[in-house]
Parts: sequence; C-alpha cells; structure tokens
Amino acid sequence: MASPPESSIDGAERPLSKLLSRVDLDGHNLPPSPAPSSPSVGRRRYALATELVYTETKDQYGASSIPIYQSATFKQTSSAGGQEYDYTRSGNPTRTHLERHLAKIMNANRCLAVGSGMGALDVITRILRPGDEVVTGDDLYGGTNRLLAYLANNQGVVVRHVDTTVVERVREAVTPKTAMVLLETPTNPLIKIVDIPSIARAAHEANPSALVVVDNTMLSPMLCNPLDLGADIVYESGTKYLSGHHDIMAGVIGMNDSALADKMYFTINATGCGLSPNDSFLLLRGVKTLAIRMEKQQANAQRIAEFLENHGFKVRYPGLKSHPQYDLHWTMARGAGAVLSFETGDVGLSERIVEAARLWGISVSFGCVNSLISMPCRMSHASIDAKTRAERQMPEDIIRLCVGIEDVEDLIDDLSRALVQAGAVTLTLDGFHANQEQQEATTA
Ligand SMILES: Cc1ncc(COP(=O)(O)O)c(C=O)c1O
Ligand SMILES: N[C@@H](CCSC[C@H](N)C(=O)O)C(=O)O
Repeated sequence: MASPPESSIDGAERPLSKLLSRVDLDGHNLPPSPAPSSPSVGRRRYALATELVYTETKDQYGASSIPIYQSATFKQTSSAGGQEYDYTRSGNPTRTHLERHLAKIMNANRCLAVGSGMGALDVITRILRPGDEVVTGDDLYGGTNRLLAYLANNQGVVVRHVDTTVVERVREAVTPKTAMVLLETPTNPLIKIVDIPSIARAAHEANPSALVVVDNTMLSPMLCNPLDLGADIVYESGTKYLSGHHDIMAGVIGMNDSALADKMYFTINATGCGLSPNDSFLLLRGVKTLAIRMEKQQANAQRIAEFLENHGFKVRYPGLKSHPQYDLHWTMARGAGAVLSFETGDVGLSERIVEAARLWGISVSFGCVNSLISMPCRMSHASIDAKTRAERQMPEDIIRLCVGIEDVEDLIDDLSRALVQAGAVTLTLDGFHANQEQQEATTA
C-alpha cells in the first residue's frame, strides 16, 4: 500500500470516534428518511472500512439493500400535503438514505448529492454575489477552471489564481471581499499538495466570513476528511472513487454548518440538480466497496510509480519519497490515492506511449476499477487554453495514469511494452532506461 509504515488505510491510527465527533448520529439535523442509514445512537462505532459497508434500513419488508424509490411524486394523506416526501426534485428516500450514509463517511453533519461533481461546484458557487472574490489555485481540474472563468466573465465574480502550495500567497490574496477560497489537493494533474489546515487558518484570520471549500475528488473520504482540517465545505465528484465503476455521474457536498446546508439544499431544490433515485442507489452500492478498491488501486499505483521512477522518468505521486511535499501530504491524508503523472520530455513521444497502451484505456476520469491513461493537456484540461497552460507551467507532454484494480504485473507489462514500442526507453543488458530527453526532463 502507498503509505508510510505507520499509516493505515482504515484510519486505525485516528480513532473513528474522533473522525465522527461532529456527526449528527441520531439524525436530528438531517432530513427524514423511511430507511435511515445513520448508525443508532450509542452503538459501537467501527473502523471506516466497516462503516462504509454498514447501513441501517427500516424498510417495511426488511430489504437489506435500500430500494430504488423510482417515483417522481409521493401521495399525500390530506389536502394540506405535509408528508415527508412530495416530489423527487425536493427529496427522495433513496437519495436521503445515501446522503445520510455519506454524511457519516465524510464526517459531516449534512451531505447533499447532486448530478455531477461540476453540479456540486455549481451549487456551492451560487452563493457568490457580483463583486465577491474567489481565491483559488493555479493548477485546477479543467472543468473547475472553466466554471470559475464563466463566473468571472458573466457574473461579476473576481477570481484570483495563486500558487496555493505557498500559504503566504493565499494570505496575501484574501481581502474583505473574499467570499471563497477554493482548494484542490493533490492537484489534478500536477499532483501538487496544498496545506489545508494552514490555508484555512490564514484565510479565516484574514477574513472570518470567507468559506474554505475543498475539492476532495483525488482522495475521497477514505483517505482525507477536509472538514476535520478546517474546511467549511468539502465536495467531490462521485463519478470517481465513490462510485468506482464509471457507470454514473454524481457529485456530493458535505458541511457542518446547517444554515449553509439549507442554502445549498435550497439551490438543489430550486434548480433540480439532485441525484436521481437510480444513481443514488448505484452510488450507495459503490461506496460500500470503496475501501477494498482504494487499497488495491493505491497499492498498484505505488508499484507503478516506483517502476517508472526507477527507470528514469520524472514521476509525480505523493506516495514517492521524492515528492517535494511528501511529508505535508501525509500529515493530512491516510493514503496517496491512485492518480500519478509522469513526463517524457516530448509531446510526440507521450502520444506514442498513450496510443501504444492496450490494457490502459485512453480515457479521461479516474477512480475507476480499470486503469486509464491520458494526456491532460489534450483531454481533461483541454478547456484551459494553451497560453494559460504555459503560464501555469503545465508540461504539454505530461501523461496521467489512473490506476485500477487489475493484476499489477499485467499493468507494468503493458506499460513497459508501450514505452519500448514508442521508443521512450533504451534497452540495456539489465532491462531498460528512459532515454536522454527524459533524463533531462527529470533533472530540469
Ligand atoms: C478534481 C475534480 N473535481 C471535479 C471534477 C468534476 O466531476 P464530474 O465530472 O463528476 O462533474 C473532476 C472531473 O471531472 C475532477 O477531476
Ligand atoms: N470533456 C470533459 C472532460 C472531462 S475530464 C474528467 C475528469 N475530471 C478528469 O480529470 O479526467 C469536459 O470538458 O469537462
């Protein structure tokens, strides 16, 4: 597993009682559900891997898997309405069950599930007003960058991109008009680490009303709980690790402040972006296998990162001691995740490697059971224009690997063949080594 020896995937070194300290275990702050998944008051709290699987249902027939309430409307018993549910845009028992389960896992008082990760960020950023300022990173997922650019160009929101790996840069950028500090860690695709606790402290000191929002897609609640690190809101794309099979789009938002949660819920009901009953069911099913998938994915990712580094490539992965922010990452996270990137020194060479891979699917996204290979500047981050990419020092040749649960020897074998076929390595008596250009990229 990609972790320092003393770390543990199930968070054993951090008692779950601490992780769950702010969770509303009896569900008073949560919307009602006929099939609550919150644990009973006073019951023993288990390790995170167990809590992921454990749900409590009060289904009338004892269904052990939450039913899909595939219904747009719910009959009322009187003309005054007033039943727990009336219309699925406003609330649905399957979605509520999922949200309660996720709140427990995310160590949040309240979780809301919507139709995609970008949908989650849209709901969050709807609290911004013209003139509000957002301080954010200079290495962000392309879609996040695009939504922020839209808000800047059309809604009068001022967006400041700074190097969020330097706490001081964020502190300098926060003003009385800063409504939001938006962070990603590790960043996608440069795998830079951002110090959530220090930034949250600095941002709140500089402007107590600024909300610190963290995109936790790259780690998932299995490996990191940003709300415990000082964030006000955490969100992530449920399309990735949470669901794990690339068969749904989803987004989740977690927070502890109930007034803030009510504002988010208002937007979800008003705009109709709540997660559908069927996708809520699939996301809940995916969450149950998160621990076992993540454990295997990051063990594979560690092996592959070491394989590439040992063969002379410049690799970015927080499980490698050579990562410049290795220590910082492990103060915040319980694992390194399963996304890594490496450089070849030449765009054409990178294209040949990607196209020579067979087992690694050429695809955007990550967190899925099968392994993917991509060129972010052409694919996931193509919506960031070439000039901005250059200003932000995104290497055009960078290859991103999103590691799945396959047999790791098969993955290394396929990657080795792709590297040889593309002409990226020189064969030696004892194996192969990255060519001269990559060695220069490594030392640059
Ligand atoms: C870091 C990160 N955040 C958010 C998103 C948006 O998620 P979704 O595709 O579910 O809208 C993505 C990918 O799309 C991502 O990589
Ligand atoms: N065409 C899509 C690209 C989605 S990228 C998905 C994922 N976040 C990743 O990093 O691979 C778009 O324009 O959003």
